[in-house]
Amino acid sequence: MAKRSMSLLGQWSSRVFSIDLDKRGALLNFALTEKPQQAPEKFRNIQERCYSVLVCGDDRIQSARFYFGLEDLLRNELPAECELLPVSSYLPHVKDSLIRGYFLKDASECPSLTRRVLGALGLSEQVQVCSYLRGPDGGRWSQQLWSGSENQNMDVSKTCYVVPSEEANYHPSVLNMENSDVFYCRAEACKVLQESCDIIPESRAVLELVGKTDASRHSPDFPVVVIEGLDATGKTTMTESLREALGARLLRSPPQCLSPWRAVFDREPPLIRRAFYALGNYITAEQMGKEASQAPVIVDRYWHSTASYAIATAVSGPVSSLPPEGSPLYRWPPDLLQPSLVVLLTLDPQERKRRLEARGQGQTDEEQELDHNLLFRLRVEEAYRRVRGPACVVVDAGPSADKVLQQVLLLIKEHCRL
Ligand SMILES: Nc1nc2c(ncn2[C@H]2C[C@H](O)[C@@H](COP(=O)(O)OP(=O)(O)OP(=O)(O)O)O2)c(=O)[nH]1
Ligand SMILES: Nc1ncnc2c1ncn2[C@@H]1O[C@H](COP(=O)(O)OP(=O)(O)O)[C@@H](O)[C@H]1O
Repeated sequence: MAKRSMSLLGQWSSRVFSIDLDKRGALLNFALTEKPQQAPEKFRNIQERCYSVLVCGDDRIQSARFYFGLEDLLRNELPAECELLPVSSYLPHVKDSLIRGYFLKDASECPSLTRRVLGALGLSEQVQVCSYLRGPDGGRWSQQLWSGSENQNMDVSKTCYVVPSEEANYHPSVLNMENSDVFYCRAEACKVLQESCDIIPESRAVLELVGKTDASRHSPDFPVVVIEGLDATGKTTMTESLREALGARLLRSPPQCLSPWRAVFDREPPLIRRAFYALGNYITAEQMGKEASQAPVIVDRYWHSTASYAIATAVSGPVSSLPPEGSPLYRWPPDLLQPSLVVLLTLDPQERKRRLEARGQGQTDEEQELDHNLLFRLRVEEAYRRVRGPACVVVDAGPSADKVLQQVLLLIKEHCRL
């Protein structure tokens, strides 16, 4: 048996499973036991022929990329009638214990095709396949761990029984966020790109640029003001007006020098993409330190964007799925230069949509997601407000550009003695 399954087997019956029933955070949680027991009431209305495909390889880069492409792979290979639901499996309160995959409900006319596809998948070092069987009295549900063979009779290496699990007071993704979705030091973000150099050659170029920066944090002589906000809230307009009004230097994160590779990393799974954006902040921080020795500095997006989009993407469902206010996951990286002031521009969604259309530029996938996924937008906006060290000061960007500018200039005068 491969090392990966052995480690998984060892902890298998202590794991909790969360199926996202509507892909909007309605989690069906269950636990496992080795003693035959009645299944949770909610679980019983799930019909026969259910499976889970979990990604649990030892190489986090390979696993992140495999999981990132798994839904498309399953949709291409499995009968169309197979319903796919995101599933997480974790050890309660154990950091980095989360493994992700998909729960399948096979309502097709060709169950043997499903089994064949899953049997082949199960041979991969990246994957653990399980099947679920209803007991003779319908009340019991067992979960079988496939041992990684194409044997359609599910050569099973372990059977456990599905039982109710305590309702976790956190979203499973919170367990794996630290230095996987959000990076709290430069070295951890660099590690991810170092591990991905073989499959993403552009990582080397990014690491070289980061390597040239001075890791020490100079406290800037002049104020550094960051402008944050969703797309089309008026950041570009504001930052350019502030540059003129204050004779300031204008920077952005990710910095211009990373532009050639941004599209490459935007196509990667969160682990790699967020490490890229985190390193962009460190390069921008170096530029801030230099420029702020000569003049005030204005920055278009920085740590708040990186942390908020990462946290809001990692969880599903309503704002309550976010890590709670005050969680250490909202802290500022101790090795990242802190600005004097962070202004968060907020805007009525309809007005933002109007401005987006008026501007006529394309939207990033993330911004498209923000548009049609209200829950995601609400999570991003709330995460912005929860980030600490410094916290952002919220400004309504609804009034005219000049009025909003005057308000921000007043804030800068108050906060930065400018
Ligand atoms: N700048 C930045 N953007 C991030 C980060 N994480 C995710 N994103 C997403 C947020 C948006 O969907 C998109 C915005 O990227 P940019 O600000 O570079 O593009 P653009 O200037 O066109 O957007 P904007 O008009 O300023 O909202 O990237 C991050 O760490 N930094
Ligand atoms: N206060 C404002 N009132 C009305 N329109 C605005 C205001 N600020 C910016 N705009 C317009 O809204 C659009 C988006 O502004 P922009 O500065 O590009 O936002 P962002 O950089 O946040 O995406 C642009 O067409 C801009 O001219």
